[in-house]
Formats: sequence, structure tokens, C-alpha cells
Amino acid sequence: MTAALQDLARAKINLYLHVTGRRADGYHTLDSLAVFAAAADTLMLAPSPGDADGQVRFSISGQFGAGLVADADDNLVVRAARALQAAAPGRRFAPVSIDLRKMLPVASGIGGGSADAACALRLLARAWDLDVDLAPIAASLGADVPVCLSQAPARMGGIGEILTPAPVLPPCAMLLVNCGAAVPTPAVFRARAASGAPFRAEAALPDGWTDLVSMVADLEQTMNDLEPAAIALCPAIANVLEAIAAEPGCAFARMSGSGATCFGLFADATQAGQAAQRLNDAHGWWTSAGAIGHSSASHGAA
Ligand SMILES: C[C@@](CO)(OP(=O)(O)O)[C@H](O)COP(=O)(O)OP(=O)(O)OC[C@H]1O[C@@H](n2ccc(N)nc2=O)[C@H](O)[C@@H]1O
Ligand SMILES: Nc1ncnc2c1ncn2[C@@H]1O[C@H](COP(=O)(O)OP(=O)(O)O)[C@@H](O)[C@H]1O
Repeated sequence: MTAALQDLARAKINLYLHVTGRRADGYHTLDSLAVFAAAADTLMLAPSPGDADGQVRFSISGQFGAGLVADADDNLVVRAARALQAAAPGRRFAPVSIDLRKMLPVASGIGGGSADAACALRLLARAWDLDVDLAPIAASLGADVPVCLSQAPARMGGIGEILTPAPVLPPCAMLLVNCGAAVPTPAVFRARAASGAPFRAEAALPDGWTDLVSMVADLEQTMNDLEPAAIALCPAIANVLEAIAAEPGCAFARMSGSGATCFGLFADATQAGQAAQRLNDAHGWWTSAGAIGHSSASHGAA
């Protein structure tokens, strides 16, 4: 490879999440509708001449980078690189450096680490010119990594690795709000299991929605089954949900994934942007507003 490459690792938002069962290995089966936000980390890959073949130098920058630096060798980006190399034995891997610009809050229910891992797989497969199926490698890195490979809206089944097309989404804007509390995914699944909450059936969805009102009517028949357990662990989530729902123009508010990030849906992008500014000013919360339904845009950097 000669050129530098750069790609976005977008936040994954679960518009609903039903826990439908539990496997013998403890993983839960899910039914979820995942969409991708404008908010994203950025991965920058460059050749690293002088290093040995196979070496992947890794650095972390960005607003939320500091929290990850201590465990950099175990970062999902590095694990993705190792897994890709293991899947293509006998190949030469030109030495590269990757910088992760971490702009998404960590352990926050929006799959930032999973998005970074998927982004690293895409970039490295390109840089090393590998024609391998990335889906099983992604699944080996985490339940959320496969859906982050395409960053296209998708219905998630199995433990997250069975992907089917999402209903056609209406034009709308999404507000993301995170109060700053890290909520570890395993703790939320454990708390839900301990609470004895029942499993839920898969949602019945149409092929698409032409407007936000009809999508919200269907989302109101669904749940995020992890929300009560996450609120029990982090009560501030309830305050965030209340604050989002009170914003002018907000049609729907819910927590994403295992939390603590919550989202609001708006027909009017200006109102979503104003809500983001207001909630950041009033509480110091991390906020972001943008369209939903982004797909991956890979491009080379100068
Ligand atoms: C809850 C979801 C919903 O999209 O998102 P996040 O809150 O992480 O964003 C995902 O299922 C998270 O996927 P991911 O974060 O990749 O999970 P993994 O690393 O594979 O698993 C972390 C732990 O979560 C639990 N886990 C995860 C996924 C799943 N389907 N069932 C589970 O029980 C297991 O205890 C597992 O040990
Ligand atoms: N690149 C990464 N970004 C974020 N977290 C990472 C990364 N690599 C490893 N991790 C670890 O994965 C855990 C889950 O992170 P993250 O994907 O942000 O959670 P969530 O899916 O709940 O948003 C973190 O606690 C962190 O220790």
C-alpha cells in the first residue's frame, strides 16, 4: 500500500431492542433495529515504512481518547488487526500505523468500540488487499461488530450477528445525549437476568415508513428491554430521557443498547440541533444531532 486511508466509525443506535431468549453460553438472543448516526470516531491508517511486516502501530487521540490509552494493546482496533492477520495466513502484511480519533463516549450503548473494530477491518482489508469474508471475523470480536461493518440500517437477530434489511426509514433527525456515566454492557445484561424480566417476542414491522409519525406509532409498540436494568444501575438515564422528551419537536425518546446514551427523534433537524445545544449548555451532557440512516463512506486521505 502507498496511500493513507481514513474512514468513519459511526455510532450505532438501537431504535428498539427486544431480549427474546438466552443461549446456553449466557449470551442473549435479540431482535433490534439498528441505525447509524452522524456522530462518529475516525480511523486514519498510514503506511509505516521501516517497521517490520505485520506490525500495526496504534495511537489514540480525540475527546474520549484518554479513557482508552491505558489498555491500548487490548483495544478492539488492535484485536481486529490481529484477527484479520490470523484469517489470512501466509500473506504479507505491509506495516501500518492507525490513529483512532475517539469522539464517541465509551461504554455508552452506541457501539463505539464495535464500530472502531469494524472500521479497522474495512481499512486493513483495503490496505492489505485481502479478499476475505469479514463477517465471521467481525462476529468473533463482539456481538455488535457485524452490523457495524456496513453501517447500514439493519434488523439484528441471533445475538446480533444475523442481519436482515431494515424497513425503509423516513427522513428525520436524531438527537443523542450521554450524561457521562459509563455503563458496562455485561452488567446490564446481568442485572436484567437477575430481575427475572420475561423474554419478549420479535416486533412486527412494516416494510417501511414514509413519515416519522408512522414510525413512532410502531416504535411505541416496542421496547428497549435493557432500559429498566440500565436505569437501576444508572438512575441519571431517567433524567436524560425526561429532558429529551421535553424538548420542542421531540416525537420519541428512548435509551440505545445497554445505555447510558439516549436518543430523541425529530421531524425538524433545526429543532434537534437546538435541543442538542440546549441540553449541553444546561447540563454539560455530551450531545450530537444529525440525520439517521447513514451508510459507510470510505475515502482516501491526502
Ligand atoms: C447491547 C448491544 C445491542 O446492540 O449494544 P451496546 O450496548 O453494547 O452498544 C449489543 O448486543 C452488545 O454487543 P457487544 O458490546 O459487541 O457485546 P459483546 O462484547 O459481544 O458482549 C459483552 C457482554 O454482553 C452480554 N451480551 C452481549 C450481547 C448479547 N446478545 N447478549 C449478551 O448477553 C454478554 O454478557 C457479553 O459477555
Ligand atoms: N476502540 C474502542 N472504543 C471504545 N471502547 C473500547 C475500544 N476498544 C476496547 N474497548 C472496550 O470496550 C468496552 C465497550 O466499549 P463501547 O463499544 O464504547 O461500548 P458500547 O457498545 O456500550 O457503546 C469499553 O469499556 C472499553 O474498555
